[in-house]
Amino acid sequence: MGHLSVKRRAFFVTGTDTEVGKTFVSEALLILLNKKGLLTAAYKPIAAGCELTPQGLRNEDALALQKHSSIDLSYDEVNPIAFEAAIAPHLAAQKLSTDNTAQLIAIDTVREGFVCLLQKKPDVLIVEGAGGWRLPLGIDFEGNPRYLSEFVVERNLSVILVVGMRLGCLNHAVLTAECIRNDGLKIAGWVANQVDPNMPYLDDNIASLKTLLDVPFIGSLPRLETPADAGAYLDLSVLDL
Ligand SMILES: Nc1ncnc2c1ncn2[C@@H]1O[C@H](COP(=O)(O)OP(=O)(O)OP(=O)(O)O)[C@@H](O)[C@H]1O
Ligand SMILES: C[C@H](N)[C@H](N)CCCCCC(=O)O
Ligand SMILES: [Mg+2]
Repeated sequence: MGHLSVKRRAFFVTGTDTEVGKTFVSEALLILLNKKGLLTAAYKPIAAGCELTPQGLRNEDALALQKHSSIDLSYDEVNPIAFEAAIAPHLAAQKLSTDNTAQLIAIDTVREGFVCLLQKKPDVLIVEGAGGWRLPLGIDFEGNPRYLSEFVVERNLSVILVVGMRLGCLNHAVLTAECIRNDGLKIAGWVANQVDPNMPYLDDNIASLKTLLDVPFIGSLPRLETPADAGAYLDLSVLDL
């Protein structure tokens, strides 16, 4: 399908931490966008925590994103860099190297996979990071730390920030937003995702974040059965599609 009126957009979904709902929100966005008849694709360039199957390493985030991409994508197209261990990816890479020396995750592979997905011309491409904004790729040959965020900056992606609502999230959210802005990027919107089902003063925390972040608010997700139930809570109009 694809509508001529739609600008092709790529969003990078980051979070205040690991396990805050980046995949849950990415799935919810894909489901909503698909319902609007948009062509979608999804990308999880780096995944740590995979099952070894006869087909190769498989990560559950990447499988979920693959399932919700309306464009038919192979697993490797969705997730080109996969590690079995559920640890920081650059450490997983390091553990794999025979001499255990520092190993840099290839940002070129991240770049190439992204270009390959753009060539499929999705209306919207959802890219899920790993961990939080400053996910390390390792140390380069000159001794400099490298980060996944460099790729996001290079491509000038619109960032969606998922805040895992629990005590401590105000600091994490403000620091993350400050860092993204200092990197020169715009935050297209943020989602308050309830990771602590019993967070005291949830609404007050969300109200505080609206002021502190000063970023378009996409919505607040309570604990839900599945991402397919998230539609009523998310306002995509803030994303300028
Ligand atoms: N609003 C929600 N309602 C119910 N379950 C949720 C919600 N948000 C997240 N979850 C569940 O919490 C867990 C962590 O969420 P998710 O996997 O999306 O986090 P993540 O930020 O993508 O983590 P990672 O850094 O490993 O990629 C998952 O089991 C997910 O299904
Ligand atoms: C294994 C986990 N679920 C994620 N895929 C990777 C999280 C990396 C976090 C790195 C860090 O910031 O400490
Ligand atoms: Mg995830």
